[in-house]
Amino acid sequence: MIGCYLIDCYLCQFQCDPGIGMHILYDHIYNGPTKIMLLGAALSPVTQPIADTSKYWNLLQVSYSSTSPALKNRELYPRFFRTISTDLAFNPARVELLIKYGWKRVATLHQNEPSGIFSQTTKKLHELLYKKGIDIVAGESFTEDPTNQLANIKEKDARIIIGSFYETQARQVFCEAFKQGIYGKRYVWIIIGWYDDSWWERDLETEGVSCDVREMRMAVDGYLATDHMNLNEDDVTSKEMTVSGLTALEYAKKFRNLTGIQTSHESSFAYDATWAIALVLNTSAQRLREKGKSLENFTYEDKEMADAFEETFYNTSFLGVTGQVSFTKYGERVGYVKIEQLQALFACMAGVAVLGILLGIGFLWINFLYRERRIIKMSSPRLNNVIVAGCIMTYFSVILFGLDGGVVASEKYGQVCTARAWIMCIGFTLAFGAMFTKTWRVHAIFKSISPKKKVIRDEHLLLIVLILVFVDVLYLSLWTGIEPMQTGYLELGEKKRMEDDKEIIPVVQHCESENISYWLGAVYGFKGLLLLFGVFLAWETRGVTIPALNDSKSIGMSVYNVVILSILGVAITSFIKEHQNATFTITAFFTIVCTTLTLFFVFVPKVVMLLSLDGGDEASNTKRRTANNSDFTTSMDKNAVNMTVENSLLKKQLAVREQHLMELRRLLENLPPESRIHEENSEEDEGKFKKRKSIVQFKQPDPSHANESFVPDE
Ligand SMILES: NCCCC(=O)O
Repeated sequence: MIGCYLIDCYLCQFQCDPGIGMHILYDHIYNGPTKIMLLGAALSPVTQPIADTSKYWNLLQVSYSSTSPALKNRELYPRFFRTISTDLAFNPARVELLIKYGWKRVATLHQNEPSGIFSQTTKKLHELLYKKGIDIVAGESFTEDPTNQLANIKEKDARIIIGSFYETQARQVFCEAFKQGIYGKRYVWIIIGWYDDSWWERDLETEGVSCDVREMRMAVDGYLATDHMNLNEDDVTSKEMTVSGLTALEYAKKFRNLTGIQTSHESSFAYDATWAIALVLNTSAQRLREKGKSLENFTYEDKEMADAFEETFYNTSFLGVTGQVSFTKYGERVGYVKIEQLQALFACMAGVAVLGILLGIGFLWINFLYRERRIIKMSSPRLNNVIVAGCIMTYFSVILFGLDGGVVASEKYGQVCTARAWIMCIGFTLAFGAMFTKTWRVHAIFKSISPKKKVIRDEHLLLIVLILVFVDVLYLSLWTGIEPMQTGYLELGEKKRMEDDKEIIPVVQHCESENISYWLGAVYGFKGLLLLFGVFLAWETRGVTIPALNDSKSIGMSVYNVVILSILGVAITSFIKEHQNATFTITAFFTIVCTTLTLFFVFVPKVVMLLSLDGGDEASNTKRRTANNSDFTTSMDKNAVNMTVENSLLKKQLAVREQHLMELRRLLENLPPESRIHEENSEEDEGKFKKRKSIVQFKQPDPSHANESFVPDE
């Protein structure tokens, strides 16, 4: 039974040759042990002759991938079942799409293939289009070369083209479409979604496709595709236990761990097919026992047992990893169809995000270029660089946010989700962590009255930021390791209905992980605390008036806009989350606005100072300015310089008194013990003096040591 699955994979290397398939079937039948059921094949051209033949040996056959409508024929294939629905299921979805966008004129193009997989699907599609009043301006088919058919479609000026062909032929079609200019914004291609990832870039040379990768990318840009849902991604049932004891997400995780790859298109259908066979055998075994038979008694002549298996199949229903599995009277699966779109919908936002990244690079460059200017030097340029790096990462996360299932393969979408979470989270910590530690230093300098002191250098602040990032990395690693993000699908809640045994459910793709609300809640909590701490520091240092040292106003404004826009963004998008474009636009817009304002608040004042008369370099000219006080035009400059001068005077006084104190101590130590009656008083005096000294010292640090400020060391 399992052997057939392996054989099927082997066959595909030889282009799924029906002849080889039949040869292997006979091999299995004529060589023991006796097979009870067949699993496979993958492609209809192999499945059909096998199903047509195996019935004579009373063998039931279950395919996990063959989607030809021809296999519905119960006279030809009475013992055939499948855990995937036919490509006919795509037709109602295609028509819905045409109606939704008001497209009234279409062309169809399909590959002539002996199994009839595409011709039968297209025939039914024409009937449906006719019923819905949609014009078929061209109905073309080709066997090998689609050049003339495409020329005809172009001549008829069809803009909506529904294509049905295998992946190899799809490359030929799109290359020819590129050459004839049947691509781009004026055309919509609606094709099949069960091709391999990045199919338009594969095997171009070996198949003799006369287009390069760039041309192929241009040709396929914006195509729409219909596909079978290969993993139960319903928000509710994907978390329910399937018949195997795993949820769909757990299955995907296990599959990934075992194989090192995301669930492939067929693997989950094959998994459910195997379970279907096991359940049918299990149920049948019980019934057979009542008749005094067992599964081991099965022979290729045992029609009665085959009938029992077949009947059990019709009555089987279970929750598999691809969703609810049950079979119609044609032996086919009642399944779901998804519609994907490959598009550059996000080009606009991504463009703005790239501009933001360039702006960040510009600020980095200014920081570097004017690193010797006082205004830059005193504002901790290295920490400012960290702020910019954080903002650049946040801009980049916007680009990742726009990468949907149309741009990256569904299977890889989970990795994009993970990358986005990491980049956004660490970017935020870098930007706000650096900003807040700077403010904390200012707070420590200006709010402390403690006598002891130590230096806080930029390195100390950078270390704190590093620790915050480390906490992020630790947390994100746990999240990624324990419950990694996956592709999730959210029902759009619009027009869900049955047609031709198929339920059409419009869905949108989103990031999903088990317990995602808890994981996200912890991230929001941590970041919220960081913002609260920032607000506290900004408030505490609001009275400090030395712009080069203090960013409290900028931080206050940054935090204010981040909090307001985040709350607004989350509130709005939670109401409209099924409107994918609006959600993306609002989230991207708010992220870009927050990041840009943060950059502006922090850097624009510095740039303005750099553009001022003295180029933000008043400290290096202090002596000259002291000599000519009338040069100072702003009160800010006067304050800064006056305090600098006062500070150096006080420092000199302090040095003299300290020397005096040491002298007194030395004298005191040389006195006989009975004379030390005044020692306590002396210490008290010293304490008062120290306190006075510290208050003076903390009033204003020496600007030349702006990045080595003093704080209390309790
Ligand atoms: N999963 C695609 C199979 C196509 C075919 O039935 O040949």
